[in-house]
Amino acid sequence: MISMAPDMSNKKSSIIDLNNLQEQQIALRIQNLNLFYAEKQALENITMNIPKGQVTAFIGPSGCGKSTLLRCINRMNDLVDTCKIDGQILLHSQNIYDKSVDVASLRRKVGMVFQRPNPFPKSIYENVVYGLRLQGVSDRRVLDEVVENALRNAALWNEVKDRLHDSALGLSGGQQQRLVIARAIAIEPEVLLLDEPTSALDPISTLTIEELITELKNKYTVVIVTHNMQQAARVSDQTAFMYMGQLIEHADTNTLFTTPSKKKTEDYITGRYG
Ligand SMILES: Nc1ncnc2c1ncn2[C@@H]1O[C@H](COP(=O)(O)OP(=O)(O)OP(=O)(O)O)[C@@H](O)[C@H]1O
Repeated sequence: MISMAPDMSNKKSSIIDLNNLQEQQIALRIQNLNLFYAEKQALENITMNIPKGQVTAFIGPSGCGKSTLLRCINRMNDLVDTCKIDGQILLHSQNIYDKSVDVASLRRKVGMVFQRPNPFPKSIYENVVYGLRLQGVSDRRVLDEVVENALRNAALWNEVKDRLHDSALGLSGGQQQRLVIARAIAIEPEVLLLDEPTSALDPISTLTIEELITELKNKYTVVIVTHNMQQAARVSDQTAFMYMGQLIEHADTNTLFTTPSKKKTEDYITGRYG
């Protein structure tokens, strides 16, 4: 129906009914979430369930609150002094904003990958095992196994298996981003947050990461912020469209891009504003 919207004709995805999810299908429940940066409200009463084992994309115009919402899921906004949050995000029925929650342990369950690859100035091997070393794991066989598995799962093993002890900084941008994904999955999180993970990459590396995201959902719940509607259409099962701090529409990706129920969504995906 809509010429500028992504072509969804080849999209295969398992349709689930977001309004009737069973408890075991839900990874995260976001409930009445409001967020302020000082006086400015950046998120308004966001309520949504993020389904388990699926890729959910947050889309919307610049400044609508996509990254802010993503960062709420592993409490990265705690680092912003002016930031105030009310409402809840439930992971296994526990509000991650409860005083009793240990933020370091939350971040082990909810890993994050940023826009620019940020490997540590260490070897490829030491980057992958970084989180495990922090947990006190030192058995070489265990670490070797984790390195191989994480790099295989991040689709990087074949390219680096003969230079695991070389500096990670010698890798290309696309390889560095896959290394950072390997580092995130080495500690076996449940949820992986990706904040525009390909925006600093060339088209080939972007394609590799997109294929990887599709693989990752077999093991993890993935939430991705993207500026690129075509990318959301390619990689995600569910899409949430945000506008000026509000969640306008959250639906399976096919439906959102072909028969959106809200006028604002339709205007956005047809390129009337952006
Ligand atoms: N640390 C901060 N302090 C104050 N205001 C902030 C901060 N971070 C974001 N904002 C504001 O909150 C609003 C939402 O920003 P956010 O980065 O979440 O949007 P976005 O949809 O991810 O945008 P973009 O697509 O441009 O990255 C914007 O008005 C932004 O200026």
